Amino acid sequence: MQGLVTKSTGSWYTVLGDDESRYECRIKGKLRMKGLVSTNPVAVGDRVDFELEPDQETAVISKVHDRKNYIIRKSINLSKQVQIIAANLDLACLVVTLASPRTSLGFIDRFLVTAEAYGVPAILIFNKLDLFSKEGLEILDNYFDLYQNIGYPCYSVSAIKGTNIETLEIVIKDKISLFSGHSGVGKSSLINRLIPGKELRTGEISDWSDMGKHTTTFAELFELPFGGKLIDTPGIRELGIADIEKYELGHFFPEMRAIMNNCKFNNCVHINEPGCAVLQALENGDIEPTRYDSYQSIYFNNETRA
Ligand SMILES: Nc1nc2c(ncn2[C@@H]2O[C@H](COP(=O)(O)OP(=O)(O)OP(=O)(O)O)[C@@H](O)[C@H]2O)c(=O)[nH]1
Ligand SMILES: [Zn+2]
Repeated sequence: MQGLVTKSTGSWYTVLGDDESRYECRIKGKLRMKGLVSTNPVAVGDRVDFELEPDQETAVISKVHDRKNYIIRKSINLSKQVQIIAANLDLACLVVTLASPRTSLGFIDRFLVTAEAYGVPAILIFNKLDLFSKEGLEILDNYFDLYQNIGYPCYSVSAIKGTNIETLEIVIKDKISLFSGHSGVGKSSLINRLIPGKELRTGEISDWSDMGKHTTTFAELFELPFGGKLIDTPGIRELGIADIEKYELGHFFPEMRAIMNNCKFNNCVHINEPGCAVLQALENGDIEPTRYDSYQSIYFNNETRA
């Protein structure tokens, strides 16, 4: 039978079979994976083939279908190995707030760059709309302009009041969507809204070092009652790491990608080269300074890391 992996806890996987039943599955022997050294051969979001064991209660995964994309993070102890957090995403949703806590533009841009590098379309969801003052709403307008002009759809919602939830439902309907966001932005509250009865634990904003609150680091896939799936990644705030080479970073800023063919040098990295179309666009106001700041920040961070 075929199915979709909804949960992984190390050696056991929960698979939603195409018969709509759930199966607890294991892996036997070696599953062949193309070109990726990962600590987990099977990830949430994977489509798999599996066969029931003689006990008719558990099953064995015999094949993982090719992934259209996946997000990874470095394994904690084996630095060369990676952990696949989730696979086959249709959408990466970043839950953002402008207050309590404020999500920085740098964080948003890093998320978007990573999503581009993984080849996953991204959207921004501004939560806690009910808290926005008049000034806050103006900032929100600016952010909408900034990101929608580049091509990232933006939505504003209130998980607490239930505002604009239907709009969001239409966007994520029938897709596999990953939800990310800083602690305290209301990710769990929003998921509880989208999946009534789910009752994920929500709480007061916790200290990042408060490990007890984030014991689960395994992603989990939930079915949306109106169609589609939602992947929650408790304890994982960022979109993992994509290995981005400096020279290709500009490709992951769509507004730079659109014009960089006009740079004088074809190996231009848009830092200080003469005849750089990106720097020219920045000067003309066609590229937002905050976006270019993020570009530089990622560019130079990568240098110190390498
Ligand atoms: N005013 C307001 N508060 C909200 C809204 N959504 C969530 N909150 C509050 O923000 C706090 C954090 O919400 P959670 O849903 O626990 O946030 P989270 O992003 O899941 O945080 P972690 O569980 O720490 O990852 C809680 O006190 C919520 O009640 C909203 O739309 N408006
Ligand atoms: Zn350039």
